[in-house]
Amino acid sequence: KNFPPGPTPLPFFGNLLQLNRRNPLNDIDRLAERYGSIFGMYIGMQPAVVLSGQKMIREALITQAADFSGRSKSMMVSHFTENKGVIMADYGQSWREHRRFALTTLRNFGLGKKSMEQRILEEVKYISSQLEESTGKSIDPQHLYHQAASNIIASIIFGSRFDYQDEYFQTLITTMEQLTKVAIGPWAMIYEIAPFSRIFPLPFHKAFEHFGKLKKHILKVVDEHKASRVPGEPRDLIDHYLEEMEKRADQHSTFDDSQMVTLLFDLFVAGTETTSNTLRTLTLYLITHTDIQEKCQREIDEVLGFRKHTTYEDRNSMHFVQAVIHEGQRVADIVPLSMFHTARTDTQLQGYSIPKGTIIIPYLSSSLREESEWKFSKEFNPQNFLNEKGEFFKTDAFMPFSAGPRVCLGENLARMELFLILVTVLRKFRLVWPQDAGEPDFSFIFGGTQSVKPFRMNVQLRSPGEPWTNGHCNC
Ligand code: HEM
Repeated sequence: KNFPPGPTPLPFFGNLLQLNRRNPLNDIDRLAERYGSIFGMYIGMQPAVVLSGQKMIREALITQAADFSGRSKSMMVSHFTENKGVIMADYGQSWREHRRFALTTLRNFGLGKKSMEQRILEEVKYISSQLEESTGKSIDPQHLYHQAASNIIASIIFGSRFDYQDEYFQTLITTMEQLTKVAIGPWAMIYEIAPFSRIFPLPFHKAFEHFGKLKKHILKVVDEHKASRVPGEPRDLIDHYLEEMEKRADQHSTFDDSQMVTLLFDLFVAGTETTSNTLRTLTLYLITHTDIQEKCQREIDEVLGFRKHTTYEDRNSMHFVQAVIHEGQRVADIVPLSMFHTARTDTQLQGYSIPKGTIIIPYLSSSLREESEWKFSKEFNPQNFLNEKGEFFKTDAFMPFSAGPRVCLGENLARMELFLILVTVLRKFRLVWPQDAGEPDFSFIFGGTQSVKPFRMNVQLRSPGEPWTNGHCNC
């Protein structure tokens, strides 16, 4: 009663059959146009509410945060993670403690001798040398960005990066990819809407197997850390967690080995594809908008001069580059439906009744594309983030990381990665759309994270006439 209006559900399937399974976003746009910024629907038998537009999303996730920051206990991913770690942990003490721990550790001072910035810059060197080996050739940047993003997380969690060809690293990445594929695929949907199907040997059991395999891998590394760590001198996030477990041993602590494994898994999964797909989409726009790429390069040359490296601090002097990165994130629209929240209690939103357990879907794309919020909502245009003086600014409608207490935990890390990688790459290389590649395709493949289709680019070293390559700089 008084549930937000929406399309009529069918028994058992709810509204699932009315949504395109390959990409439901057009259908969601159509429904939002018809029913407004809040509409109700059913995912199987589960009631769900879709929120559109920055005001509606902020109202639920910020103003009524305590009501709408829960997570589902009935999704397949909640079952194999047992709602541990952070991503799938319900709003409560364990989620709060683990989130706070991860945020503190991810801040610069939490990582022992090497700062986060140093760890990212170390990885940037490898990207740079891979690109250098590719000069004069055409490459698909997908693999490179993916490996780089997961290596940065690996360095933070495990204390060291992996060689791009390392077998253990490859297994870890492949298993995660296989797991994500099952967890967001049609079998997960069947698992969720038809609980009786779980007794049959159907492919969704693979997800539990993959997660078990990953857990074993991670626990092995944790055991090595236990044997080699020096108390008081944490090398990485695992050492920090072990110290925290010791400190809390005689309290009623939520910290234990199995929570740690899921937290590590969360950071790895959430921090890899998101960042690498953003870089990929941004790269596609830069190689097809050469004027924008060149303007970035001019600003980078001007600010860095003959300096060896860029630093994250440089972003404050690079208004145009900042605007380009944010515009890249806006059009990349990586997590269009955010992660689903749930209502923690029977509550009200915009005068409608929302029962406890309702799935809350913050439709982040609607805010990133909201016509009233952007000067150029439909095109790639850095002017969306520049004021009349050419200075960088952003508004509340920019929410690729979502909002409220569940806002992306890796936001700062991701922003630092995007800036340091992009500036270093553009400073050294010109990225070019291959002449024989036909028309670029900007359409998206919908998935756990949204991405553009694979594409190739030519890599050229910027000409030696440019000041920093003129023998003065050995970066
Ligand atoms: C461009 C890159 C990224 C984007 C666009 C992004 C976006 C998001 C979004 C939309 C959410 C859902 C928030 C919600 O539930 O309302 C989220 C959650 C999360 N992200 Fe990210 N993310 C990015 C990078 C990262 C990185 C690098 C990490 C790893 C350190 C990370 C870790 C997490 C975690 C742990 C959560 C769950 C937070 C919670 O439930 O409290 N993300 N992210």
